[in-house]
Amino acid sequence: MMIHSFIVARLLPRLAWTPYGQRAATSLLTKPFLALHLKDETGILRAPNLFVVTHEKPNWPGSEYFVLDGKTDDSLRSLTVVPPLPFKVPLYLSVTPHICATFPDVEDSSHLLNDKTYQLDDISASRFLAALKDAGPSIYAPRVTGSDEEAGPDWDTWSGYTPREVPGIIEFGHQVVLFFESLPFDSLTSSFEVSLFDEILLIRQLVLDYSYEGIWRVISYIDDLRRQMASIAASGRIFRSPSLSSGQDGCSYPSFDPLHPSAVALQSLPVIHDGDPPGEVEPEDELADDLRDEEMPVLEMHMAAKTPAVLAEDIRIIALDSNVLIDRDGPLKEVLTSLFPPSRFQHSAEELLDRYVEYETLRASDGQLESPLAVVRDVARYLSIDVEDAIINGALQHHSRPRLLTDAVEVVKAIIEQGHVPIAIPSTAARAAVAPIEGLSLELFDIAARNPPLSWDAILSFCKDSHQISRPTQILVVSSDLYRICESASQAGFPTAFLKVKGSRSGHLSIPTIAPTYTLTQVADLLQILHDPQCAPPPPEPVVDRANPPFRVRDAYQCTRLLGTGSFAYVWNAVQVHTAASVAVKFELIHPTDPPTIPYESAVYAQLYGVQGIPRVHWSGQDMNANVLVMDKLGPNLEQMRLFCRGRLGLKTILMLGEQMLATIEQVHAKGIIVRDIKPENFALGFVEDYRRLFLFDLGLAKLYLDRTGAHIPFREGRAGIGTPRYASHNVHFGLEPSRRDDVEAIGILLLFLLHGRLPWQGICAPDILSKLRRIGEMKRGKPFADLLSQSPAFFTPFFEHCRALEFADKPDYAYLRRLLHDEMDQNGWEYDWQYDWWQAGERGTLLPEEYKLDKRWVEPVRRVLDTL
Ligand SMILES: Nc1ncnc2c1ncn2[C@@H]1O[C@H](COP(=O)(O)OP(=O)(O)OP(=O)(O)O)[C@@H](O)[C@H]1O
Repeated sequence: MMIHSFIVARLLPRLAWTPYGQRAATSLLTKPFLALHLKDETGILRAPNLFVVTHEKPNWPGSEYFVLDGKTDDSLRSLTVVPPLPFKVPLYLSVTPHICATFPDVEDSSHLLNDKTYQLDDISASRFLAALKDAGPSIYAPRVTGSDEEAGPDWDTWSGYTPREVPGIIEFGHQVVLFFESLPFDSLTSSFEVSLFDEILLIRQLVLDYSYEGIWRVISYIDDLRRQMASIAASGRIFRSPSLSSGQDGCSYPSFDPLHPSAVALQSLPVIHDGDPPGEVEPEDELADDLRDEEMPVLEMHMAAKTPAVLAEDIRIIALDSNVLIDRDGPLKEVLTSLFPPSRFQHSAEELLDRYVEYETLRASDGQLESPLAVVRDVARYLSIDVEDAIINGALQHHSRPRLLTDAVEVVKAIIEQGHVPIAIPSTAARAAVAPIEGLSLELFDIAARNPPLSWDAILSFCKDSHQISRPTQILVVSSDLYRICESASQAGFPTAFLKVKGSRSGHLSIPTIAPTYTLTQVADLLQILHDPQCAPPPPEPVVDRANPPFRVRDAYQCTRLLGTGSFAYVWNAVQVHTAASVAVKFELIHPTDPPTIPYESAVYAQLYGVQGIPRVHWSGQDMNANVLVMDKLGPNLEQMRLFCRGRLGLKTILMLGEQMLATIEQVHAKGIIVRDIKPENFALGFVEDYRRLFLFDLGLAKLYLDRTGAHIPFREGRAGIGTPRYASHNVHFGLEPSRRDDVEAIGILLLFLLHGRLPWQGICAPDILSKLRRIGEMKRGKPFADLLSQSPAFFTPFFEHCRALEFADKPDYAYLRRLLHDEMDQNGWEYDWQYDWWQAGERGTLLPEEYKLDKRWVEPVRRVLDTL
């Protein structure tokens, strides 16, 4: 029996077991089992040929089993194994008719396991045994040397297969957990009962289909997107329709201006990892990455405190946030849409307003007073649109006159009628609009000029002096701004009423850090509460996860969960609390000795501002002892997408992605920057509106290749490799300074990887890292690469010929490279329709719960068996 590969796994319970997983877990819990993939004579791996080997005698209904080298039980067919396995206890190799059903012409499973055809060879047998003997589960990985040599015993054991690369297995410390589908498989359980063994088969398929942690991310991304699409479409926002390159739509590329402030800023910073001495190059060892991650200090950040709800029993004063009385958003939208008409800039009024609110909050948290001109300037910068101040001022004067909301006067009147004193929380924007409301106290406008503008102490002392109250609980603060007004008022001990106005964005968020005393859906409800404060029960106290407390950056970005960790940084999922926009916040603790990387990366992003396919930075700077970068949130990366699509992407998807990569890299190069770390993990899909676009991120290794005069950096040799060896160009392996040609070659290698799911130099062994890197370089220059090209679509050959013919300072012919990909699309009769593999259910594509279709090979036999019962 020739073992192709095997997996030893220990099934452990997870928190989110499905009923499906639970059943398997209770049966197999803590019993390691070993699954063999068998090769048949043709050498083709038949995926369904999975056999489970255990120490335990199988007693699953309908299962057949063989005893491996067992002499104990004559009634069982013993499988002769050559050479005999030197273990004492019998091992049972289980087979069920269901497996055989995948070979329609074979009735009996024993045909699959006749002793003539299947034997364990020496190496397999010893590995098999070693793996079973090993108390902790282990994973077999073939050793390939990358040359003709035999791998030596002390060679670097880095195989290129990491636990994460073996489907379904994720390592936690010394144990291995098999991740199962954690989505509810209602359809599966309702349609037929499955035996435990069937479950194992199904689990195997699930493992193949989903497995990794990253796959959860893809599933939730697609799920999220589908849910959000409807609400976005309804909100009037626009799904940005991507275009391939500015070259195609007639605009010119942004070009390198060495005197541009962002270029000057980047030039002034030392380049990170530039020609590090040999030996410091990081291998592509994910395990090592994991270990490094574990050593990272914990990010300790201040969290927004949870506030106690305050019962308003003796409220005397109603403090109204002016946004409850005036329509500020309407006029602002008019200003913004007149400056940036959606027909020209593809931004909806909603989106423009979100940007305005975001920049206003950032400015306020910087202690800068509201200045609509400055805020609109920020919005224009974000959109990469040049607008003169005079034009902005003109638009502001023309449109931005705040108007009273229709029921504002009635609300104030009713408050007065009920014997309360209404005051308006100061806001310069409200000054003119609320002035005409009779009976509304306006004295508080004076404190608007203070910095910070809103001071709850000042409001309290004002009310104490002029209205003889003694406690904050006598003042009810009413606002439609949950986070800026209600939250801070609650924290200061004031009872609050949050008015969830229709369409309010932040009102959709429920971040458990605040406790407004009341939540109202219309102003009229406020009158009811004022009449009888007990009529509306206060909401339950928010539950905050103390082990993983949420925290807020710049009063604006609420971090909710960790998205990922890199070598230097933590990346958190965050929402802009006033606009509900999704962002990613990257943190790096400020360390007394380690050089910071985020300021450098921010400078790179600043230089690439406005480049299509590069995420936009919302804010960067320092907060809470960390360097912080707030940027567009992205979806899953290409590696996750590849795994989601079962290890490989189809040619059409690859061509579409390739064209985008080339379009982006062309623009990045045009801004004077080379990326130097092209890899699937650094390309991610856009989030929500940009879900079809591919983005390049993690630019910590990027560098300016043009100097202050616009001249190309000099050619150098003997440089330490930089980037990721799997995708680096052949030159980088031999110490040549990278330039534009190396970025485009790396894109080619990445496309080959996505197409084949594996590259020949993965998993090779060598005595040490440096010789391994050299060997990979030789493989990239030699026959293995030529063989790879011969098994790949023909356009790859001229693609690499072009990249490799370029001199160091040459500009690649991006249009030519794109045309190669485009012609391949044409030859296959494909349209560039942005329909990637992962959107299509089927052979490769998404298998979301409702779409989950079991492979016929699994379902049919089970159905047939059930039919005969
Ligand atoms: N804008 C983003 N949106 C969503 N997730 C992100 C974003 N940026 C980073 N991430 C997640 O955080 C992880 C780490 O980020 P990143 O790669 O930028 O950090 P790094 O320390 O520079 O990592 P590396 O070691 O790869 O250089 C990424 O793998 C990705 O999962």
